[in-house]
Amino acid sequence: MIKVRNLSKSYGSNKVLDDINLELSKGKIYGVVGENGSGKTTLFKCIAGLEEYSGSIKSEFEPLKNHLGILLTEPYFMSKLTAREYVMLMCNARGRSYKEIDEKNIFDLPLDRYASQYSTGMKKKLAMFTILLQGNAFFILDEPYNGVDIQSNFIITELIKTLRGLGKTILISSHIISSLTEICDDIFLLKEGQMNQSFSKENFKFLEIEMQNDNIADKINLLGLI
Ligand SMILES: Nc1ncnc2c1ncn2[C@@H]1O[C@H](COP(=O)(O)OP(=O)(O)OP(=O)(O)O)[C@@H](O)[C@H]1O
Repeated sequence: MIKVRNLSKSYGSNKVLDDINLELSKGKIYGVVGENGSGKTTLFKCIAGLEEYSGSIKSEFEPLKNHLGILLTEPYFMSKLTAREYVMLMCNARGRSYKEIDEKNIFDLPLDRYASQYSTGMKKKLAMFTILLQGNAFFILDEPYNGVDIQSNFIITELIKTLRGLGKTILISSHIISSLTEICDDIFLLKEGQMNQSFSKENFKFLEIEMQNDNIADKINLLGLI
């Protein structure tokens, strides 16, 4: 169980997260949705310890970051480091074996090329591949489907389901609502810095209604195209 209590985060005078409370159980997939700029990535970075915040995060994993695999929206790779070297480095950091990388290369990545020169989707697949090899207990996946080809999207969905079956905890964001409703056990809505609404599987239809509340036709009319 991972417990987030009263988490708040501001950038200067911009309060992005305002008193977030969350409980994440083993063997569950939790989705986070919200408009662009609503604070999903900020929340993920706070939980991962990549940003300072006020509040507390408690879990049975100590320190949590040593059991966490985070896939960022735009993974960063050092220059002059091949994908193979990156995987080896990241596995070494967790004391994990990196044997049989080629046999396990399910995304067919060119492992001897520089990772920094990979395309957007290839970088995402490399980051995903690496956090899987690390044997993490907790996964944060920030828009894992974005920029990745259709076949790999299918693989990622099946991988996430497999991780849940293995008792892992997964926190995932996506702007493609159907990809979340297909796999999530619960979905949280992040709105105006707060996360007071949570939708369980039986209530996903209400989430979709909530997301469609704005009058799209009125907005398009503002452009004066017609
Ligand atoms: N390093 C930073 N410095 C200042 N402001 C930041 C920083 N990172 C994020 N922000 C601001 O925090 C707010 C939330 O950004 P965040 O990236 O968390 O949103 P998001 O929900 O992940 O958005 P998207 O759906 O577009 O990826 C935005 O107003 C953004 O400009």
